Amino acid sequence: MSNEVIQMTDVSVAYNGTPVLDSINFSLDVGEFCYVIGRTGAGKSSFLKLIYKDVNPTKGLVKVADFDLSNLADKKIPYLRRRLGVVFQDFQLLPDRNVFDNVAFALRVTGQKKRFIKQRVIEVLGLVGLSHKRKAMPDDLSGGEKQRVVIARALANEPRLLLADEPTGNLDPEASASIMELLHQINNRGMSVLMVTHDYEVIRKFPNRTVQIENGSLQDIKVL
Ligand SMILES: Nc1ncnc2c1ncn2[C@@H]1O[C@H](COP(=O)(O)OP(=O)(O)OP(=O)(O)O)[C@@H](O)[C@H]1O
Repeated sequence: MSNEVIQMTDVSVAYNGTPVLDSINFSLDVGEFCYVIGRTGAGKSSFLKLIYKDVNPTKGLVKVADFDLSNLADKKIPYLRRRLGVVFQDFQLLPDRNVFDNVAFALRVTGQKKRFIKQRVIEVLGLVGLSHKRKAMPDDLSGGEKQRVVIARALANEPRLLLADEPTGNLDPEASASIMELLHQINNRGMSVLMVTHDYEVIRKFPNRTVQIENGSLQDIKVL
């Protein structure tokens, strides 16, 4: 296994001939935490989409969790995505199932045994501090608690990499800080984390490697 969970070499993305990312190079080490920032429309979502092969580069190489995405047939994409835990705004909880079932759902679709599922759901809910809410319905949770369930669900399959798109976007400062603490705690246990944010305050409070996407290029920056 390689020491890098993401490797992009000379990667470009264009939509209908309009370039969005231009010959970018990026790598994320196993166990690394990295923020991605950039203005609206800069290409952050396109960058994430490259990683889960929702977008193909017009040129360059993308490797994720030991998959070479240029050679990955469409029918194999689910295997890649199973190695990724995603915390996205548009990937919400199922409103008609309780917390336990929302997390278990992620495991049932991969065909795990019932006993294993129960054990693993209890474990990840414990990790995010929500064991006591396992029977609650999503509508009865606070925004921060919902986000914890989404994180638990993302972790259920023991992914190689956690992708988070604005995970603190809709939260008040206190809930936001507690989600950031949780993400760092998960990272300290060895999980690689790539997190898109607009919020410089979050980066200042929880400093880590930061890359900026601007005018089609990607570079490491220091946020002071
Ligand atoms: N499927 C598509 N077809 C055509 N253009 C697209 C497509 N997806 C994105 N774009 C364009 O590519 C550019 C980058 O979009 P992208 O969503 O990657 O930016 P972003 O940094 O994630 O923006 P935001 O912060 O607003 O989510 C934008 O100009 C957008 O309009």
